[in-house]
Amino acid sequence: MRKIVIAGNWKMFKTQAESEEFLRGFLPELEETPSIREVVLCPPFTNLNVMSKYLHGSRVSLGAQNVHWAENGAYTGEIAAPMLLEIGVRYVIIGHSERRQYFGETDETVNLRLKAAQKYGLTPILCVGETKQQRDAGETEKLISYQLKHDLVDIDQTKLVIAYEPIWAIGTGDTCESAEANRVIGLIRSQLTNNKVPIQYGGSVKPNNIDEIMAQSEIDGVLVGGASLEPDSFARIVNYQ
Ligand SMILES: O=C[C@H](O)COP(=O)(O)O
Repeated sequence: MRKIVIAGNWKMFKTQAESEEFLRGFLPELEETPSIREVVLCPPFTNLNVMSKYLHGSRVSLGAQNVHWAENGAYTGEIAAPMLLEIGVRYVIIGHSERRQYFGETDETVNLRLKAAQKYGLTPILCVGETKQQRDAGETEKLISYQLKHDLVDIDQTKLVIAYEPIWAIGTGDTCESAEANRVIGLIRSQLTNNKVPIQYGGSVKPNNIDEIMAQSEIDGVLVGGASLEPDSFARIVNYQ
């Protein structure tokens, strides 16, 4: 049986005070959540420390939204893996399409970040997915194969989560049909050497579509943006039927 990983990516939202307010509402909602479901919150870097203290002893794991490949150094604006580990971070999102699109992330730098995360014991959540243009041109499979081939060079597939996030479905309300997400995720799995890698779907996941998404055989969890910002909404997602 593969692990289920449900992660909230808060992107550039929430101050520390807002994070604590979220947790006050969210944590009590997890009392009945099956233990097989790994729940992860990925806030901005500034909130990690305070949230780590708040979450101590709880069943929620912390994730960061990026990590640099060097142990330390003159890299203004970057964060190194040992800094994340020290404050209790266990997961890190790598290669999110917003990093690739706005901040010059390439498959080469994604690979370096994945290696650094694994070297220090962080579990990476590698994001892959196509644009609308690539989908319309029938290039989805080719693009995803290219990303996997280059991103996963020398990566240990026993300590990895992958998120399939069609870019056209992110923040648009235009969710990928669950059967289609299942098909692409099956294709991703067929290209891995370890068939136990949890593969998530991401892109406009909401309380009203989570049950259908999680009923798909290949989908092992979700990476949630907007709907992870409110305690009730994210709790409904974590507690899917
Ligand atoms: O990392 C999360 C994804 O980008 C999905 O964002 P969304 O749920 O707001 O569409």
